[in-house]
Amino acid sequence: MEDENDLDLIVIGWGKGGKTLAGTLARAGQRVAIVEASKEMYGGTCINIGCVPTKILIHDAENHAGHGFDPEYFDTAVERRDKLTAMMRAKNFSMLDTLDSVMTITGRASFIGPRRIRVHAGDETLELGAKRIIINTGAIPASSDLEGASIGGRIHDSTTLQHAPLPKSLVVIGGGPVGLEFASMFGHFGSKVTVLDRGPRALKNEDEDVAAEVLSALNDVDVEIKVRASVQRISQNAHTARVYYEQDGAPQDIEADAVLIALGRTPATHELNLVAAGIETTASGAIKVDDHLCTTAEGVYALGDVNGGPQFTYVSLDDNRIVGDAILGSGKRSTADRVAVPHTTFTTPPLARVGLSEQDARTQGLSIKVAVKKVAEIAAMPRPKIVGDARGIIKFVVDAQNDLILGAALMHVDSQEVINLVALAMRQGVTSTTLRDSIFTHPSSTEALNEVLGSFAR
Ligand SMILES: Cc1cc2nc3c(=O)[nH]c(=O)nc-3n(C[C@H](O)[C@H](O)[C@H](O)COP(=O)(O)OP(=O)(O)OC[C@H]3O[C@@H](n4cnc5c(N)ncnc54)[C@H](O)[C@@H]3O)c2cc1C
Ligand SMILES: NC(=O)c1ccc[n+]([C@@H]2O[C@H](COP(=O)([O-])OP(=O)(O)OC[C@H]3O[C@@H](n4cnc5c(N)ncnc54)[C@H](O)[C@@H]3O)[C@@H](O)[C@H]2O)c1
Repeated sequence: MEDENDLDLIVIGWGKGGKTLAGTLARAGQRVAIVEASKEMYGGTCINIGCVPTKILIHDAENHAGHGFDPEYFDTAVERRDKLTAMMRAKNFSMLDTLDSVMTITGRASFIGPRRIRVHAGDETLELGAKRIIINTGAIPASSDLEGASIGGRIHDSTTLQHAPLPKSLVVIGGGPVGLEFASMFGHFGSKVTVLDRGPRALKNEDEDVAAEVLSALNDVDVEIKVRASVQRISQNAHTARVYYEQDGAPQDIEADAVLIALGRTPATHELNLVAAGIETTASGAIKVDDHLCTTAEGVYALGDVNGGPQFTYVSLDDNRIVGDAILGSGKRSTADRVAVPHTTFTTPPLARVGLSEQDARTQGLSIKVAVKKVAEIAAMPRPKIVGDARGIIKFVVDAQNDLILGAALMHVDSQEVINLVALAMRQGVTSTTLRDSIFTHPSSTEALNEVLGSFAR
C-alpha cells in the first residue's frame, strides 16, 4: 500500500463499534482494512473476555447456588464458555473476512503519520494509509502500583481469573461492576468471597434501599463486603496470597487462594504512537473526541472504551452509528443526543439502572415522587416467584410536576430486559401513568410496572 488514499477506511481494533462500521462501509462499496492485535480477540473484549464469557459463567453459577464448592461443575461451565466464545469469535471473523472489500490483518497497529499506520505481525511489518481511520482499541485493566499487585500467580485481573482453577477463597479488590459480578459469580460457585472497596459504602452511587437489596443477595452466597478498606500491599507464595489493608485506620489482612484486582479499565492507547498523527488524549488517558467522535486529527475517529465514554458494548455500538451517520448519512447524530442510557450489573438477581437515583434527584433539588416496592410484595408480578427467586426491589423516581420518569432501579430476575422498556419510555417522553396503564403480557416481570407505578409513597 503506497498511496495514503489506497484504502477508504482502516479500523484499528476489532471492537463492537469498529467491526460493525467496517462491515457497513464495506457493504457500501468502500475498501476497508481491520487490524486486530490477537487472533484470540476477533470480535473484541465483549465476546472473548468481557460480557459474554462472564455471563455464561454467571448463568451456570446461578444454577449451582446452594450446591457448595465443586471444581468439576466449574470446569464444565468453563468448557461451555470456551465452546460458545470460540464459535462467536469464528463467526465474528468470517463476517468480515468473507467480504471482498475487507482486508483482515492480525497484528499490532501504531501510527507513523497522519492517517498512516504500521502493523507488526510477527516478523512482518506492513504500512497502510486510508482516507479515514477508526481507533477502536478498547480498554485494559487499570494497573495498580500497590506492592505485590502485578498480575501473575495468584493475583488476577478479570481476564486471567476466568482461566484459573476455581478458588476456594477469593479476595476482590474493587467493588465496581467487575468486582461485584465476579464476587456474586464465585459466591454461587461456592467460593468464599471477600470484596474490599475504599468507598464510603458499597454501591455508593445507588440509593441505600437499592444497595441494601443487592448486598442482601450477595450475602445469600456468603459474599462479604468491606468498605473504607484501603489496600496497602499484597503478598503471595506457592500456597496462598495475603492482602494487607487498612480499615478505618486499623491494619488488617486476609488470606485467599486468589486475588482479583478490579480497579477500573484504562483506555488502550499505549502502543498507538498517537503523537505521530497529532491525536491528543485527555488527562485520564482517553483519546480526546468531540460530540461526533472526531479526534484532534482530521479523518480519525475514536469509538468505544478508548474515547473515555461509558464502558459498555452497546455504547461502542452507538458510537458506530454516530460515525456511520457522519460518513454515510446526515452527520446529525452525536453523543449529545443520547438520552436515558441504561446499564445492568449482573449480580444475582441483576441490578438494572437508568437515569437518576432518588439521592441524585434530591441533591439536584428536583420536585419528585417516588414509587418503591420489594419484589416479594408485588402481587401483580408472579414471574419471579415462578422462577423461584422473588428477591429484589423496584424503584421509580418521577417528576412530580409533569409525571415524566427521571430514573429507575430494577433489581429482580429479568430486570436486564425490563430496563430497556423503561429507558425507551424515558426517551419518548411516556409518562409514568401511561406506563402504569399499559398492557403487558402475563406472567412477565414487566407487569410489575402496572402495580409499582400506582403506588407513589413519597
Ligand atoms: C469482565 C468484563 C465484563 C463486562 N461486562 C459487560 C456487560 O455485561 N455489558 C456491557 O455492555 N459491557 C460489559 N463490559 C464492558 C465491554 O466489554 C466494553 O465496554 C466493550 O467491549 C468495549 O468495546 P470496544 O468497542 O471499545 O473495544 P473492544 O471490544 O475492547 O476491542 C478492542 C480491540 O482492540 C484490540 N487492540 C488493542 N490495541 C490494538 C492495537 N494496537 N492494534 C490492533 N488491535 C488492538 C484488542 O485486542 C481488542 O480486541 C465488560 C467488561 C469486562 C472486562
Ligand atoms: N454489566 C456490565 O455492564 C459491566 C460489567 C463489568 C464491567 N463493565 C464495565 O467495565 C468498567 C470497569 O469496571 P470496574 O469494576 O473494573 O471499574 P470501576 O471503576 O467501575 O470500579 C472500581 C471500584 O474500585 C474501587 N477502588 C478504586 N481504587 C481502589 C483501591 N485502591 N482500593 C479499593 N478499592 C478501590 C472504586 O471505589 C470502585 O468501586 C465499568 O466502568 C463498566 O462500564 C460493565
